Amino acid sequence: MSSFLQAFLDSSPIEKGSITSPFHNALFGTGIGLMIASTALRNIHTYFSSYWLFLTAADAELIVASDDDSFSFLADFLAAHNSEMRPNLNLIERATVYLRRLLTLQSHPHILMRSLLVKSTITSTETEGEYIYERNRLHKPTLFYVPNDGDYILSFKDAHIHVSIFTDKEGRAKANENLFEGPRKDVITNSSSKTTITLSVYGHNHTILKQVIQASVDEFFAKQGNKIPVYTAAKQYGEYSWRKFSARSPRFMSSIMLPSSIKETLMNDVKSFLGSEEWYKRQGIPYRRGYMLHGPPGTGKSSFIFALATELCMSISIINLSSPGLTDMDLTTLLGESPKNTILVFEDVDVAMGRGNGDSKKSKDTTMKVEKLVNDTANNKNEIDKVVDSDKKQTTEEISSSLTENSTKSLVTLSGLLNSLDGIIAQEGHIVFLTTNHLSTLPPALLRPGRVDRRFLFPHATAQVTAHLFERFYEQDLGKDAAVVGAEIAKKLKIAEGRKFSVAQLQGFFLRHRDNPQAALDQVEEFLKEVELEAAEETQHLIY
Ligand SMILES: Nc1ncnc2c1ncn2[C@@H]1O[C@H](COP(=O)(O)OP(=O)(O)OP(=O)(O)O)[C@@H](O)[C@H]1O
Repeated sequence: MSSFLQAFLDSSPIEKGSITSPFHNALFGTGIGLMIASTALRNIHTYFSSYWLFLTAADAELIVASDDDSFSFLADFLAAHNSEMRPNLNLIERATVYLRRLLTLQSHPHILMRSLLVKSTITSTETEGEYIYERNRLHKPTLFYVPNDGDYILSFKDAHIHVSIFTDKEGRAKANENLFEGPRKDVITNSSSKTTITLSVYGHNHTILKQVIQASVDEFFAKQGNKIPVYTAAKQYGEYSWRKFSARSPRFMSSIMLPSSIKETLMNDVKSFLGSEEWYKRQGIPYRRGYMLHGPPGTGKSSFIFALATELCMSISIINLSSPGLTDMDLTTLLGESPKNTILVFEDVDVAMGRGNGDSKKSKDTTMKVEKLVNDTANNKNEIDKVVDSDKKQTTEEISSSLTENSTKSLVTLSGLLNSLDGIIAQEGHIVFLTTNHLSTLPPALLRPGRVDRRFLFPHATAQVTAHLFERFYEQDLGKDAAVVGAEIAKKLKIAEGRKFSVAQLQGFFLRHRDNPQAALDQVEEFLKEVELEAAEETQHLIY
């Protein structure tokens, strides 16, 4: 029995012999002794393996920098497992903690103070085609608690792994300034383009460290399920880089309403491209394919790309060419570093090319307005002149304010975009989609084969597509009759007589009467008037 226990018993108020003290039992005493010894040994082992030896002999180290894809997996993993992490304290700090434990009789490990950063993030909306961070809307934020910068010990599979998180403070300050700029998944990911996480362990073997990384990847994909990762080009620390924006629910091709001449042809073209790497190599042709999807808003261009990514198990990487301050150099870097197995999407190219082409967006709008007025014989020359004059005035104003606008406008030029699409810079094996609502305003150089190999017009809904859409909406209510009523509604909408609706418009109308197909049928006239009114308002807006 330890002398400490003996002394304790000697001073015990219990009179020797009056009661047989359990401490006089040799077996009991040995048990207590063993317990104390094993606790002490465990603490010594933890201490040496997790702290001291790291300073002297830790030689298996693994560094994950924030510009690597695995960084966000590991950051998520540490955030999820923060309760299995404790600070890596030095001898004095550790002694203080144990003393506090002893005095307060608390044995709960949480007495070891852990520093956590609270990260509230606002996730993207699930609306199709909306990639814009909706900072003005009220969304319930998701809360994450992530380990702050510092040194920690992570308990993983009976091993004590030293985790060191370091962020460039200057970088973080800048990131915090821009906290509400752009889409953000979680802050450790977003504010961390200058962060490194170093994992180290005593010994010469990296196996356990690699297992941590593997576990973080596995956990990430298990959580994500079959969702489609969406990356966007976002500005951090003054530079553009890829940020994972969201993981979207899969969208199935069957939900895309398009004439099969477009849907099947486009899908088969992409699939055939993906299976012809060898052929491209043999022919000496750069292995990439560009598609231009054009057509009125709300006709399914973005939805199709999502469905394609679902079908091919690929991610989507979106570059908005109108992003503030985006330069040709940024574009080059982004394309060089784009995520693997991804579909690259350049959205609304016409908007960005309005400037790089030496032509202003407003002038392009003016061209369209004038075309519209010329086509409409009811408009006279005065009205056309008014539009042209107003454009001239706007263009002068634009020039005078162009200097200050440089930081808020994209600076990508046509030649920058062309270079990035050409073989010299663009990565091999890419599928590139460009989308626009105004094909005719795009420079021909952008559309030449090699940059854009196939163009597809996404049209307004045909009568058949309208009937099919109706059928999908109401087949549960109407059963087989849904197809018949669908055809009737297409007739009432006068599609065959030239009335034009985007699928998005029709979808909105049917959604209003989601539970009542009869109401949809009855309200067709109102819907027609509404669409007419909207079109008239839009024309007014264009003219003035
Ligand atoms: N052809 C379609 N098939 C199925 N849904 C469609 C189709 N077209 C539009 N939608 C629906 O309309 C909404 C907008 O569609 P989407 O964003 O794909 O259109 P878009 O052509 O990319 O529009 P924009 O040119 O304005 O970017 C989505 O909710 C989508 O589900």
